Amino acid sequence: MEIAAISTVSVAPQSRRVLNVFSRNLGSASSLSFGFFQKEYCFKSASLRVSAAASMDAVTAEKFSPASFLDKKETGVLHFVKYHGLGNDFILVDNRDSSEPKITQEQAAKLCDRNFGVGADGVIFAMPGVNGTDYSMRIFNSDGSEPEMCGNGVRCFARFIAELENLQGKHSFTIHTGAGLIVPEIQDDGQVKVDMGTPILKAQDVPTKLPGNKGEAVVQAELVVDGESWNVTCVSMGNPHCITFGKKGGLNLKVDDLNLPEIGPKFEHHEMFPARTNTEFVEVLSRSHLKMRVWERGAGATLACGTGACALVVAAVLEGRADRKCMVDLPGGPLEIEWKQEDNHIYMTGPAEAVFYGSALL
Ligand SMILES: N[C@@H](CCC[C@H](N)C(=O)O)C(=O)O
Repeated sequence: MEIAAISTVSVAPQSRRVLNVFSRNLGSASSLSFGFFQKEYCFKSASLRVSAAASMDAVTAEKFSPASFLDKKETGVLHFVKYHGLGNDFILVDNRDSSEPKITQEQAAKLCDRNFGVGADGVIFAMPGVNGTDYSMRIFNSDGSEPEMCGNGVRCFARFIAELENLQGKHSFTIHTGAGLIVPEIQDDGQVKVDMGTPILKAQDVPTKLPGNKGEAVVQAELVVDGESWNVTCVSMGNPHCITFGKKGGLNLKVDDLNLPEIGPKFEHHEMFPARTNTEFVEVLSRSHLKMRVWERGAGATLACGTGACALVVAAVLEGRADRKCMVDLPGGPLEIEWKQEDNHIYMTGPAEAVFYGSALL
C-alpha cells in the first residue's frame, strides 16, 4: 500500500497552521498506510517500507476548511479527524453518506495501534440518522470489537458534527447508538453536556451471571477474582460496567496503588460477564467527589471513560456512598455527572477537543 498524499493541520488555537505533504515514490508495504503531523510536526508512518520524499508547505488556517478536507473523495483514502475527551482518543470518520462503516473492524484495529498505526482508543463513524434521529454513531474499540456506546466518544462526535456543519455556539443533536437515543448539547463554553439516558440494572440485561441481590440488580455482590473477593455493583449504560470500591471487608480502595494491567483483564474476561466488561476501580474522596481508574473492554487502561463515570455514580448512589451529583476525577481530568431523580436520566458534562487531521490509505 502506498502513501500518496497526506494533509494535516495543527489545531493549537493560537498557531493554526496547515501542512500539506506530498509523498512520492513510495514502495508498496502493508495493507494499511497512513501519515500525519502532530503539533510538533513529527511525521509518523505505519509502514517501515515507506520511503517518503516529502515536500512541505505551510498555509494559513484561513485557507483551511475541515469540512472540505474531509469532503475529498479519493478512492482508497480515508480522511479523518482525531479528537479526545480527557485523553480518551478517537479517530472520527465522516460516514454521513452511508450506513456502512467506511473501514472494517480489522482496519480500525490497525489504525488504533499506537506503534504501527495512528494510535487511538477507538474509531467512531458519524452516520445517517435512523427513526427520525439527526445522526447515528457507531464505534469500534482499539481491538476491533464493537461496543454499544461511548460517553467520551459522543462528546467528540458532537464537536465533530459542529465542525462538519460549520455550527457555532449552543447546539444539540439526537443520536442513535447501540444504547438507544443519546442527546449531546454543545454549551457556550465548548463543553458538551450529554443526556446519557437511563441506567440498566437488571443482571441479565447488564449482562452478568452474578445473581441479582437487590431486586434484580447486582449491588455489592461478591466477585472472586484470582482467589480474592471483591465487592462489585454491575450497571449497564448500554455497555456493561462492573464497579468496585474495594475488596470484601477491605479498606476503601487507593486507586493509584492498583496494578491495572494485571487485574484489569481478569475482570474483563471473568466468566460472570458473558459480553466481557468494562471495570471501574473507585476511591471515594467525599460524597460528591470520586476518583476512578478504568480498564476498558476492548481497549485496556484508558485515560477516561464517560459511560464508566456515569455507571460508577449510579453504583455509588446504590451503595449509599455518594450523592446523585458528583465530580469524577479520571486520569485524564474531571467529568461532572448527575443522576437525576426526576427522570432517572444521567447527565454527563465534559470537554472534547480536535487534535489533528490525517489521511490513511486503505
Ligand atoms: N471510553 C468509552 C467506552 C468505550 C466502549 C467500551 N470500551 C466498551 O467496550 O464498552 C466511554 O467513554 O464511554
